Amino acid sequence: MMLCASDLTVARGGIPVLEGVNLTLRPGRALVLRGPNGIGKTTLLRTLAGLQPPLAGRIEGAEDGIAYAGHADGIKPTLTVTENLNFWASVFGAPGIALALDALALHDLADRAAGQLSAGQKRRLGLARLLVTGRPVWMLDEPTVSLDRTAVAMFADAVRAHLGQGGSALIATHIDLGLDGDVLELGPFKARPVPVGDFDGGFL
Ligand SMILES: Nc1ncnc2c1ncn2[C@@H]1O[C@H](COP(=O)(O)OP(=O)(O)OP(=O)(O)O)[C@@H](O)[C@H]1O
Repeated sequence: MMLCASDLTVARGGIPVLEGVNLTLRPGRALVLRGPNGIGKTTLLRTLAGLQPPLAGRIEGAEDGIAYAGHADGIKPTLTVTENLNFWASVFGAPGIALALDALALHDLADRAAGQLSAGQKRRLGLARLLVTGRPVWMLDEPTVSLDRTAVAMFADAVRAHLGQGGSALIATHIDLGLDGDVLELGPFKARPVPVGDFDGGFL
């Protein structure tokens, strides 16, 4: 499944933060979003995932094929790890959760209430959710926050396997995950000069 964005302007709080964004996400490939804090990576991901409308431009493809993992893990704290994954599996119609438990090494935590997990363990559970969505396009906002080195490697392996099955991943991250793919460096929003009309020009 291919996702294309053309001449996209995205806004936060009504204020444009990025304009003229063009990108293509192809099956089997990752696209890494880079840029300094506050440049608009989260805003762009949220717009591409359909969580907010663009100010201008076009987004084509992937509508129902996107699994989004943002800063919030989307975990239900009173349910166990297994119950959380089973819940998502039932929502997305996945056949089971064994692969997801394996991929993020959650077996030993399977019966633990999610609210009692550490930050990194919660993040692993949140990422395991991607595997039970069955969705081809993963959109991930700083997915490795709180993960230790081993967990980062596990996560990178899970993304690689997803790409190997023809999936794709758009990832805002500051670290090198060693994935096959491209990098999109986001630059600062450049305000377009307001045209000076004859009337205004008289005062300049
Ligand atoms: N709720 C909000 N209301 C208004 N402006 C916001 C809001 N949240 C963020 N912003 C602003 O929107 C801009 C883009 O923020 P965004 O979160 O998309 O950046 P980012 O590149 O993901 O940053 P980071 O690397 O720090 O996560 C920033 O200037 C930020 O201050």
